[in-house]
Amino acid sequence: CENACPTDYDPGKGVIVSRNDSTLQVGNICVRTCPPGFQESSDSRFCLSECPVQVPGDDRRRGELPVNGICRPCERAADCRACRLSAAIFTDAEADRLRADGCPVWQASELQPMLDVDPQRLSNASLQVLGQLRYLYGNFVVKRVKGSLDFLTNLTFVSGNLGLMMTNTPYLGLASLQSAKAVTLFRVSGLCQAWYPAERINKLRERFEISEINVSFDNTSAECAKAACHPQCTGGCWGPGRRLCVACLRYRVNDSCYADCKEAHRFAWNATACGAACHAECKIGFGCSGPGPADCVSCRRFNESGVCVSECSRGHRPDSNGRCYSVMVAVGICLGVGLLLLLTASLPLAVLYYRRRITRYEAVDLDEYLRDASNPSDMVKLLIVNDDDVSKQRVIGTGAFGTVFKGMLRSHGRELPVAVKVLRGRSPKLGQELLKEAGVLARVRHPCCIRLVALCLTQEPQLITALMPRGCLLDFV
Ligand SMILES: Nc1ncnc2c1ncn2[C@@H]1O[C@H](COP(=O)(O)OP(=O)(O)OP(=O)(O)O)[C@@H](O)[C@H]1O
Repeated sequence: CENACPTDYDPGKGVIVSRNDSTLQVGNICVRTCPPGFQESSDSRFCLSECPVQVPGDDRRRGELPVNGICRPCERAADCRACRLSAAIFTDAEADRLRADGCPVWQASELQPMLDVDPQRLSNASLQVLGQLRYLYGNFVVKRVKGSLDFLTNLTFVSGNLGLMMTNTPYLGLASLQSAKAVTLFRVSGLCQAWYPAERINKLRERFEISEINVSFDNTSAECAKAACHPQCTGGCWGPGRRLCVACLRYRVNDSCYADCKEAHRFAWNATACGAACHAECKIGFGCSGPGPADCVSCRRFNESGVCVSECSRGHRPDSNGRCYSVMVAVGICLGVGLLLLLTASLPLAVLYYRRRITRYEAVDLDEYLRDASNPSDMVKLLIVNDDDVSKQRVIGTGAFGTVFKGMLRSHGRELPVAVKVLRGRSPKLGQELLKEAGVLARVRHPCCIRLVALCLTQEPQLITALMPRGCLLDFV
């Protein structure tokens, strides 16, 4: 007799390994395959009733979890954090204790290796804690459920027997179950046919024993009449929703089935798998092109220069569409637009004012004006006007004494086209000379002489004569 199964030392790996032809050790005996309820150790030497669990505070050795009967190291320490149950019957007090630890692996009490659950005696909060359970070392009995078995949807592994008893439920919800020693359904009623994946259950029968005793379906309830698998399920389902599919039609993300990656808040990786999660600031359901905050199709809260942010940076404010804008730039734009609006609004007013000013004067023909003896056009009634009454438009000539402008004279409510000669120099003598010249000019009335119309004695004296629209006679000689 040997007290260990034959092994060899592998000098390459520096470890003891089983011989190829050797067997696995269970207690004092050697077997070729582990008996039900046991897992093959990761070094293929032993059959273990429990895979090594993660020891809190010791990260040198990763805990292991049973996968298809073999203990495999966990990718993340949190996945194989284990808690030991203090009693066989699950109570609210036990749930409170486990809630704080957040363990996905539960080890039943060694003396009574049983997790006995009566949901009717548990609070909803305790049922949520039960829903965290993924791996149970021990037996699991659930009884007297009336309604949903949603707390079983994460259950992946039971080292012992799983029993559902005296239960009335429309669906079993065992979407994650991979392994158990045996499953017994006893007096389970009210099941909906559409939510009972017979094909999948038959597949599971190849791995472990499934007994159905007094299992009945409800063909009359309104719930079962409407029962159907989620459109993204294929191969049936264990209940309603994308979480309870047997398999997914397109993408599986976090144990749920999705039509595309954006629905799953992931970026599209390839035709069969989604990439990592979109950034937390991306809007749910709109997808992203990568994991960063600049890769979101749409932002959950605010968008600052194409990057999704939880709040706009200093000096920026969000608009009604959640886009952050620079307050300085906005103020500049507002002032510009305001000014433009002001100008646009004042333009018609200015035009109106100008027109009213213009229409105060009646445009008259100069010849008629001069022919009218009542008009002040001789020296006796020489028209003396203000600067405001004369508007100069453009230069039409220059002489020895000044510059001549084409212009308009407003007088007695009328507007006359005139030539305005602005004299150079500002001496009082000039004013007197001007008056003298004006006196002469005002008396001259001849078709070949230009009539003096008015005099403007401002700082720059101006002689205002009738405008000859065709210009200087000399140009035609
Ligand atoms: N009433 C008018 N209508 C049209 N054009 C005019 C009129 N008065 C003067 N001009 C133009 O202005 C130019 C200069 O006129 P201005 O009276 O200054 O000439 P001037 O008699 O040669 O100068 P000055 O009297 O100072 O010696 C003229 O050659 C003519 O083209």
